[in-house]
Amino acid sequence: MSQKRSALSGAIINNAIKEAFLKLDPRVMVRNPIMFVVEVGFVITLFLTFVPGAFDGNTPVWFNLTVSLILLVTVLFANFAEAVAEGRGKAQADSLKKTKKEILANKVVGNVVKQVPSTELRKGDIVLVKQGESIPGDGEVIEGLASVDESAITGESAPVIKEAGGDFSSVTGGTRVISDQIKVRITSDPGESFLDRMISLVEGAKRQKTPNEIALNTVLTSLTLIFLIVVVTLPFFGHYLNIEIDVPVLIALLVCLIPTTIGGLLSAIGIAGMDRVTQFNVLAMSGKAVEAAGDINTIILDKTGTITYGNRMASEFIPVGGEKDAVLAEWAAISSVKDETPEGRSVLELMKKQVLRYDESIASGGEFVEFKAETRMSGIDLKDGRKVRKGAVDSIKKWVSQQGGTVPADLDRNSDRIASAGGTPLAVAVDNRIYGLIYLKDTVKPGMHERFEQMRQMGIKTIMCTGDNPLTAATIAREAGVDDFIAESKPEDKIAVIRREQAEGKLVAMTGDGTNDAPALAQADVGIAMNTGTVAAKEAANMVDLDSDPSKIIEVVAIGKQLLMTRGALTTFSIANDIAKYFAILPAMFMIAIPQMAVLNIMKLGSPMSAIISALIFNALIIPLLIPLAMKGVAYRPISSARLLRRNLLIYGLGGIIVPFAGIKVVDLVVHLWV
Ligand SMILES: Nc1ncnc2c1ncn2[C@@H]1O[C@H](COP(=O)(O)OP(=O)(O)OP(=O)(O)O)[C@@H](O)[C@H]1O
Ligand SMILES: [K+]
Ligand SMILES: [Mg+2]
Repeated sequence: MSQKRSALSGAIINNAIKEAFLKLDPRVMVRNPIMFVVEVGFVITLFLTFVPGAFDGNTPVWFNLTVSLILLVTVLFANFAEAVAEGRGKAQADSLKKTKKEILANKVVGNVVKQVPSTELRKGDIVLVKQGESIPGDGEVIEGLASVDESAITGESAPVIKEAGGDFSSVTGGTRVISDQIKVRITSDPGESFLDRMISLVEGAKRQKTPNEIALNTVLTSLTLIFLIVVVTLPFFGHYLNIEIDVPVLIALLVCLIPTTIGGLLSAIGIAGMDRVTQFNVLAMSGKAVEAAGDINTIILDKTGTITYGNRMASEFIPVGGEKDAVLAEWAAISSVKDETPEGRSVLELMKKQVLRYDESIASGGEFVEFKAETRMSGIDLKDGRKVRKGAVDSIKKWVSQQGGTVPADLDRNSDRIASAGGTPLAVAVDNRIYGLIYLKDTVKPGMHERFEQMRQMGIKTIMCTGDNPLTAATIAREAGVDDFIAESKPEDKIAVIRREQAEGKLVAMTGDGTNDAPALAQADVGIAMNTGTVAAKEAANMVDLDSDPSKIIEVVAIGKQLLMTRGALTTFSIANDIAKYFAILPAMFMIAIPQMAVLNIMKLGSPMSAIISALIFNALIIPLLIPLAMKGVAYRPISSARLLRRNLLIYGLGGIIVPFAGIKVVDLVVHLWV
């Protein structure tokens, strides 16, 4: 989506203005109780503009009309804030919808290929997609290999290779095959595709309030109710004191007291937070996931591909036990002829680079043994009965001993040397004999140390999980600066770590892409699947990273934190604001009845009516003034939550009290020219 990244265009603003009026519909407004109260206030004061004496009031018609109009504008500003936040997503949804045109699919039925509209495809159908054609639905490649242009979805123009089997088999409907052809098994029914979900996500059609948002809304609504009771009962007390307080003045007081600033911006903050994640090319399946990201205590990271570049490349053959270089290389190659993992392919590439040859016929007719994270080995069972394996040193040692073999004395020394340099040693064996090691090199991505340092300052613990041996793991962990690591971990160990952390009451995030990551992704509070990953991983996760950059988890956490902070900061600001407005309006209210109360006019505002109008104008203006902050989020610094809280209380709490005094005073200077 990156190429469609749009700033706030004129079209979005124009549309938001229209939306602001449409949202005045009371059936819509009532969902936001705070602003609904303001709307009711608008209706009552408008009524009093036409029937000024209705409640025995003395306020002049122009005053009633002015209050009424300011209240209308206040509601419009709040609606506008929400509409602007929604606007960007809607624009994105529109361009995605263009991707989702109906096309003809080549459905494979038995031995024949039938052309059917893509909308008629169901889960389990098999389709053939040829060069130049669009993939008609989400699915898994079951045959063939093709390069696919996914730019419509990811915004990334470089084509990606999709092939059957393994972790790069999932394809997304709406993307285009640019070379070769593939057979795809459809994995989603109409209306439930990735693109459909993406559209409704960015459009906010299915936006549900998050638990945090609901909780805050409840508090703010209760506060509104309390102020409503206070204000409604005020005239009765006034009556005993022989002070008549007019209805428009009461309404003005109420609107100033209730938290309209946050009430007007709350949903915009939530939408903008989701949008920031989307702009970042991460699809969050719910706002809840984004918020959870902001509260994360522990992040589980993969070593290979997340902390390191992950292109573990064979860089050296190291024979042990007096074996010959060329013999080791030959067995290493034979164990890799059918190993399609990057590691396996790199062994053959190293052979080419070193101009070494091997007898391919030895492998022919053999039975390939695929690499599995459980066994940590791969290889081939030859026709003549010999078994060739390469794999984690520890696993190979065990495998060889089981067949009565012995471990050469210099194996450990050499493998430790590789591991302590951060590399991965793979041992190569045939039956009960170990020939030597393959040195797989990998490098820690630059900047990792700083990132983990930031995480630490935010109070987040980082745990690196790797299938690699403890020595390699320790070296990389130290180099990258993670807090903890787990070596020789199998996929189920990831779940165990997540459960252990969760049992301590912590929120855990993790990234993954493989089918075997799916359970852990589901177990984690925030699971981010790579878009290149398998369908299972994407379905289990609550976020999908379209760029498939696992280290992005760090930024997602930062965005989540920023969302929570923005909401907290603006709530503090809003409530502090209301306190200031109270002091502006209360003296004015009594001054209308008892001129001696003028001593209370500490702000030296022009006149009681000017004071009330100024407070209301400020109350309305602060909403659009804060829209940019609500959309952009408050500035984020990686410091501990306690320090953050103190800092924000100072800025937004104290600021929230001071700003309105100054603001109302300035507005009053202008308003008093007329009033
Ligand atoms: N193609 C392969 N053939 C044989 N052994 C392999 C192959 N790829 C990896 N191994 C061995 O298996 C171990 C586990 O690999 P796996 O990919 O599960 O974990 P990892 O990539 O090291 O860890 P992570 O990706 O979680 O950081 C590796 O450390 C290596 O020793
Ligand atoms: K208010
Ligand atoms: Mg791996």
